[in-house]
Amino acid sequence: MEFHSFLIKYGEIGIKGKNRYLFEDALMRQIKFALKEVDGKFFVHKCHGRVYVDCEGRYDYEETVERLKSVFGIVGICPVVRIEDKGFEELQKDVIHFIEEMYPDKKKTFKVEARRAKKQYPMNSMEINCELGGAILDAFPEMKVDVHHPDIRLNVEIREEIYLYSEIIPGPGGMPVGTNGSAMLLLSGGIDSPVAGYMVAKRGVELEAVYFHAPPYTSERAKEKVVDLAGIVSKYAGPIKLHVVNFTDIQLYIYEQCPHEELTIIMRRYMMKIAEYFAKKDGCLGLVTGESIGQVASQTMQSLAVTNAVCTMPVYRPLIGFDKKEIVEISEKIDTYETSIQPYEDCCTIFVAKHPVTKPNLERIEKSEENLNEKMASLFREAVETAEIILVK
Ligand SMILES: Nc1ncnc2c1ncn2[C@@H]1O[C@H](COP(=O)(O)OP(=O)(O)OP(=O)(O)O)[C@@H](O)[C@H]1O
Repeated sequence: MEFHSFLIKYGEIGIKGKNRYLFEDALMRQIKFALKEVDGKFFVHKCHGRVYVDCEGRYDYEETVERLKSVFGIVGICPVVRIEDKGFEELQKDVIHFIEEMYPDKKKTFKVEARRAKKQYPMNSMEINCELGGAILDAFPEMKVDVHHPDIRLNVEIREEIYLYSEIIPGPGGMPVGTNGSAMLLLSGGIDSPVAGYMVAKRGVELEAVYFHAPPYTSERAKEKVVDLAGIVSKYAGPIKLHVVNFTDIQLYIYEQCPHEELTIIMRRYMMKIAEYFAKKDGCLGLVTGESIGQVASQTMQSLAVTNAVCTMPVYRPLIGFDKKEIVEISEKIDTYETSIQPYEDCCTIFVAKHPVTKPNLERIEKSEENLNEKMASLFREAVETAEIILVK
């Protein structure tokens, strides 16, 4: 038996009234985006408060399910067999055929759940449940009815056509991207920041990203790696506008003017400032980083406080309480891990001091930054003006 549609189940808590429209429309937009490269013709629509994906003709079932599993907001994907309404007797035959094929092992309990969207259908839902239940018991005497905890919940939806489904494939949950504003992700080539982006996108936040490189100290290949990572994250998050900023002159200038043990922290503050510049320009509501407490010198509570102090926007750090192992697990699950561990240089590691401060003091750092005069203002301007914009999708 072939599946011709998917019923998309989504968490409905908190999506009453106008929010419901926004939620459903964003969900449909994301589903279309997720399916755009899958073999087949898809029609995504909502009908009677439900979202469906109808598949026309031949399509790649496995790939379709795989892609739908990456759409935030979906809690369940139900593959549907659509049949023509040729009267109740035919429906009974189709239902038996459906059970026959879907469940080779018949030692199961079941429940029929009929729903009539087409109210002029000559039987009501209760009658359909009883009659179909009886027909199934007649056809497969080893099956039993259990209305409370059935193994098989056979859904029969009467519409212009009849929809049969029983399986629910779990979706990723979360909120559809586009329902919660947008944020600027500081995306490095490491393991953490792609995971951070994924997690924020899962809450419905649209992403832009900024990557700082330092040619010729960092290679073109290091940049490609970040573009690849943005590509993987965009499978979940939708298209990502990636800003690639040449950070070399700013880094060299800090190196020249400031104590070397403060380099990393000052550099980090400038990254935040530049990210915030782009974020404000594009109407993002916050910054996102892959930092977690205590991982490295620049991520002690003191360092995070000093980095944070330069930002006027909220900085979201979804990995703040995670161990590396937990972050790696997510990166494997979302498929960024293999790309993240490719060994290319990062601009942060190039000018790093042997003994960076681990407990920086904000006043001292600000004092050191006073050495950076108007030249920094012009380097800053140049960095943002020459940023390369790549639309990753
Ligand atoms: N070159 C860069 N471009 C953009 N953002 C960066 C860059 N380097 C660091 N960041 C941001 O700062 C955060 C902390 O970076 P750091 O190098 O200290 O830690 P990390 O644990 O190696 O993070 P990651 O695994 O994401 O690289 C990153 O998660 C990222 O959000």
